[in-house]
Amino acid sequence: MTTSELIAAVATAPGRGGVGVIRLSGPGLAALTQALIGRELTPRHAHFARFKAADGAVIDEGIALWFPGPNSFTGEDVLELQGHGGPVVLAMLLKRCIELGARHAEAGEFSKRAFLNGKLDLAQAEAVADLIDAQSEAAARSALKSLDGAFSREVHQLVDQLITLRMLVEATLDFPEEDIDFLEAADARGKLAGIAAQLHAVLATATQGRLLREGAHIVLIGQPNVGKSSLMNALAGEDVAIVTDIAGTTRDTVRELIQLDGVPVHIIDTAGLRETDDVVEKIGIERTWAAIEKADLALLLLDSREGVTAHDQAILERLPATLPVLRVFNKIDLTGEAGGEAGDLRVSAKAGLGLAALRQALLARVGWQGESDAVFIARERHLDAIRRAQGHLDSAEAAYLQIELFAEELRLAQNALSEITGAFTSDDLLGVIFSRFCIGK
Ligand SMILES: Nc1nc2c(c(=O)[nH]1)N(C=O)[C@@H](CNc1ccc(C(=O)N[C@@H](CCC(=O)O)C(=O)O)cc1)CN2
Ligand SMILES: Nc1nc2c(ncn2[C@@H]2O[C@H](COP(=O)(O)OP(=O)(O)OP(=O)(O)O)[C@@H](O)[C@H]2O)c(=O)[nH]1
Ligand SMILES: [Mg+2]
Repeated sequence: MTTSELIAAVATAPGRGGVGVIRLSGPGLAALTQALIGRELTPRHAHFARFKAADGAVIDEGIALWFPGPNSFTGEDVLELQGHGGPVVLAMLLKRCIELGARHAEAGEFSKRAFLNGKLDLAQAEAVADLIDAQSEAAARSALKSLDGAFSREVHQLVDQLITLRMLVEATLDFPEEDIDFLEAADARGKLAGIAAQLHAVLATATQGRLLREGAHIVLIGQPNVGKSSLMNALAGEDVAIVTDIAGTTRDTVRELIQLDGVPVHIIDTAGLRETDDVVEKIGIERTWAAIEKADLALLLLDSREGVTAHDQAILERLPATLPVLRVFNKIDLTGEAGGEAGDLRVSAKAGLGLAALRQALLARVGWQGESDAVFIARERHLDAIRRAQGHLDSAEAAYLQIELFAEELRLAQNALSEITGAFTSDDLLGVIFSRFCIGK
């Protein structure tokens, strides 16, 4: 399948670089190559070439690569021009390509064509973007697994089993008198349970993969002066937040991305929570509550000299019921072993005590089970599809004796899963997914 328009874009990051790449895909590249370079290129060979303007002046000299379709990234004819990595020279070269009939590629358009031409499925195409956006090494490794098809293979395997079960069920629709006995004999119910169990395992892995992609948002909250900003700095390993002994130092939320065991974690330091007449501090406290709304986990920091005070109780009661909370006692350098209860986390942000245990506890509370070879990257979209498939399998189980309903729920479960790899997808969804890619990808 060829798409009708020739597209071009700078594929390398904007700004200065050693080398800058322009990528073109679509029809008309033979003529463009002739006009730009003045000769034919051998497929998949690196050619040193001069890229020429209409008047014959040299725009840049570089390497040209010619990938005739279908053996290319997009599956179409692809030409790559590797010039010098300056923004002006690349813009001149791109302008020349446009003059020769190409149009500017939209965000993600190369990858979209690769998908439409069957070079990548949707989960793999998304993995390309997730690899580029990876915020940690573990995230990059798991994106590569998805790119390599690890996630897609799991999905295909489940879809295949669903298809086999559907064929069984639909066969009985044609012979209603035999239906129930036939399904019993074929252990349709057992097969359904088996698929549901595998789906459950895939969801667990995908949940880990989403954590690697999105990172976890942990908000540091507590009364003024308990040491939230100090703890933020200790976790970040640098002085990102202002620390003073004045209660009410932090006004704005301060965010920092750190890595815990390869998991990207966004730490959000906030204004200490208390009643105040200070206008600025009041706004800061409103921002604290807004940050709490969006967090995956709240770390309630307490002063080990005071324990859990009535103020802290009031804070705890105001937190959203669904938000996990981790209580941590700070300043143990002042109290020694006292303060807090057995099992409570006890640290000194200032002296750097107890931080390793804190990091482990944070990871556990955001649901990280440790890096394993099985973890492929995943997105909320995928988790949603898996959960909907689970819902349909539950409904199928409930409708077991109503064959038509049973068959229909199996069909819906299959469709939900197929959305992951894009075998069953709307144009709207494709638009949303690829428009979030960068230009040139
Ligand atoms: N110069 C360059 N580097 C790049 C890319 C690119 O497009 N150009 N990529 C872009 O993301 C990534 C590599 N991905 C690629 C994927 C497939 C093909 C390709 O030509 N596939 C053909 C031939 C396969 C083969 O020879 O084994 C095919 O699938 O038929 C090229 C790059 C990263 N590095
Ligand atoms: N001894 C001791 N002092 C600490 C510790 N952690 C923080 N402090 C001190 O407590 C004071 C307040 O620390 P901050 O980190 O600014 O506290 P905060 O919770 O961010 O305060 P606000 O921004 O006002 O809400 C500073 O003087 C810190 O040096 C600790 O573990 N031990
Ligand atoms: Mg502070």
